[in-house]
Amino acid sequence: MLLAIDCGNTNTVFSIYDEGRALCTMRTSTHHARTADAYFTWFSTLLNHHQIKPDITDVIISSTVPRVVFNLRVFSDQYFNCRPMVVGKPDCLLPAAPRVDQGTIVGPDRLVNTSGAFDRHGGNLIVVDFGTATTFDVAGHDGAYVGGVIAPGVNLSLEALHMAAAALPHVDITKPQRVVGTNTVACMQSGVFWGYVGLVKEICARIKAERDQNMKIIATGGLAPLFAQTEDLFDVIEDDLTMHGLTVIHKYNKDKAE
Ligand SMILES: Nc1ncnc2c1ncn2[C@@H]1O[C@H](COP(=O)(O)OP(=O)(O)OP(=O)(O)O)[C@@H](O)[C@H]1O
Ligand SMILES: CC(C)(CO)[C@@H](O)C(=O)NCCC(=O)O
Ligand SMILES: [K+]
Repeated sequence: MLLAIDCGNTNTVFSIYDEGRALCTMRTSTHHARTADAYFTWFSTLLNHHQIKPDITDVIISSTVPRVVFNLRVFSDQYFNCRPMVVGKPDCLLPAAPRVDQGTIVGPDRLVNTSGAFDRHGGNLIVVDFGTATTFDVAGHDGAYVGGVIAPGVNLSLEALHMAAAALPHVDITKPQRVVGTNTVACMQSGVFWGYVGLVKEICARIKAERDQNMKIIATGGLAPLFAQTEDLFDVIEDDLTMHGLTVIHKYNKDKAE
């Protein structure tokens, strides 16, 4: 069984795969101070709840927070007797090498997203990931990460308004009924929701124009369905895209090693 771990700046997601089939997915908040033992306590409690008897033989990790990798390595080593693959480390190969400026360290989640999307859809794609940041990850004809766009995340934008302006409350995102808000919360939701609809449209249009080709747009992340309610912003939504990318990279490295 494979344990795939996607560690973002806000949340960390664990998925277990048995011969390519996802058995379960578990989510916790990201904390670099969480110890290997604390991960295991949480992990085994949830597996018990799902009535899954894990037999983990392989672990792969993508982490946008470098500091958490240490404890996840210890977790993997102590509890599964297994040395994890870590995306972005030199010994973890990608199916296609990124084409970016020399010295750039691309977020591993973005490399994983393009690998996962290429495996399902072929080349020339835009992956829009609504995480802590909203990223646009562009996959070339061969699935390589060829660059992209980083914008502030939806929840981060709302939080920034709240933090910086004394009279603006904490607000959760939702699709507003109207563009013109008649109360503070509605005004803030409108600014962020419709602002994001515009941001996604404009950035995707400009990427296609710059690359002079039509490109499939794949959306992932918790807020993708909310934005898909309005207009045809995306060709498809895949909430397991990052996890799928981890399984693709894991398989690629396993096959290479044989
Ligand atoms: N309707 C909604 N309103 C507000 N938040 C939502 C809604 N639906 C999903 N979410 C949030 O989306 C998030 C899940 O998104 P995702 O896992 O892609 O990103 P993240 O965990 O916030 O960021 P990162 O991956 O960078 O850690 C969760 O935090 C969840 O609370
Ligand atoms: C942009 C985020 C925060 C999105 O999770 C992550 O991919 C990251 O930390 N990236 C590093 C910089 C880059 O991708 O170019
Ligand atoms: K994510």
